[in-house]
Amino acid sequence: MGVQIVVGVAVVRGDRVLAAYRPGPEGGWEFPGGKVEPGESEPEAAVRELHEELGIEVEIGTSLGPGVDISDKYRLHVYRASIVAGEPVRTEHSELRWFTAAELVEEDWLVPDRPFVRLLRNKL
Ligand SMILES: Nc1nc2c([nH]c(=O)n2[C@H]2C[C@H](O)[C@@H](COP(=O)(O)OP(=O)(O)OP(=O)(O)O)O2)c(=O)[nH]1
Repeated sequence: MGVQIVVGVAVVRGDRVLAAYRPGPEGGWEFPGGKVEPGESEPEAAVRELHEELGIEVEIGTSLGPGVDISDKYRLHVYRASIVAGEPVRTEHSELRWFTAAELVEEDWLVPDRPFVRLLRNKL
């Protein structure tokens, strides 16, 4: 069995990106999203997860560079996206926040997310 992909979504609106805080001891800022299920493409999983987690409809854009290993089992892929309908509603996360590029602090994010955050800091 291969590695399973976790898809994270960088929802961009104007000059800001949406961040979600994963609660708990292993917590930190992350991109909303989740595991790709069998038979799903990554963009399909991304659309489904954002609907489930935030109640929004998104259009998935380009991939933010190569994947990053989370563990032996999981690898993180991040896509840009924009909101087509709805306003994010917090359900599973402890906080939602829209950050400008200048406000992004890599160390506050889950470790696998940091290279993506660095990319967004340079070009949101
Ligand atoms: N959603 C998300 N998960 C991330 C990111 N960075 C990162 O290391 N992860 C890790 C945390 C979790 O161990 C794993 C994703 O699991 P998840 O619990 O969100 O996936 P899921 O919604 O499909 O949940 P489940 O039903 O399998 O429990 O990936 C990120 O930016 N977004």
